[in-house]
Amino acid sequence: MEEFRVDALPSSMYYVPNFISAEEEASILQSIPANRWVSLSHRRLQAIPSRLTAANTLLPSPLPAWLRKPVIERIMSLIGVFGGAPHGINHCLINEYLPGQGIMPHEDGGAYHPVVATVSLGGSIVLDVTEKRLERSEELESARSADEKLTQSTPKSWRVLQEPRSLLITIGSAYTDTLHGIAEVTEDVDLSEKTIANWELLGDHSSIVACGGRNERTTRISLTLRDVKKVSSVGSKLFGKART
Ligand SMILES: O=C(O)CCC(=O)C(=O)O
Ligand SMILES: [Fe+2]
Repeated sequence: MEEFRVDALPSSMYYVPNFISAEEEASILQSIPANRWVSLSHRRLQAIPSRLTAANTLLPSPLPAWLRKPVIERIMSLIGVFGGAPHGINHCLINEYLPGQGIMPHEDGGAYHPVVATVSLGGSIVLDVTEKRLERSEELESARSADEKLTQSTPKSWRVLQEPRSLLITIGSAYTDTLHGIAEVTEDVDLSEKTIANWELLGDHSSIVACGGRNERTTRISLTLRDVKKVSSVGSKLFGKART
């Protein structure tokens, strides 16, 4: 996995281009249920097997074969990635973004084990990753020098280009200490070696360079695969799995 690490970011993000083939991508796109989308004002989404309850609990159910093979099996075979996750991958959020759509900067929070695997399908998109502003007590704040305050005032940020068929893994402080979001634009501009954190790892720089550093957005669908920490035992009994 080390060859796929995005060095520019706080540890750790890994970017694997061409994680799935074009045939596998087409097959997954065909398998996504057409009648389960929930429309939000800026995108639509669906959750497999279901959305979490109000208490962030999963009613467990086996994931469908089209998600298990090849995507989940292949991710689980990456040494160490989901090794510490109590349930492995038990949940998949599917987000669809049309050109001009995005997602506000946010963190995924405590409902999930702090490892996220994102598979991108369809179009390319830039993920903006921003250092979280750490909350400081007033006492600590007043003890800091003017210089320190100045350097701390601008949170660091990075741009990660997610190509179709790629896998992005977010772990550790990249999960806990940053926010991620996608701008609501119809094209991503100023894409270059200087501005894109995973430039060296991209599967295809040449088409971006040929377009003058621009990526015109087309429909992108992402699979966000995670381990929901709280699993309902009622559901577990139903499916005959003694997991907590
Ligand atoms: O679509 C993506 O890559 C990001 C989705 C996301 O951040 C989320 O659903 O929490
Ligand atoms: Fe997220």
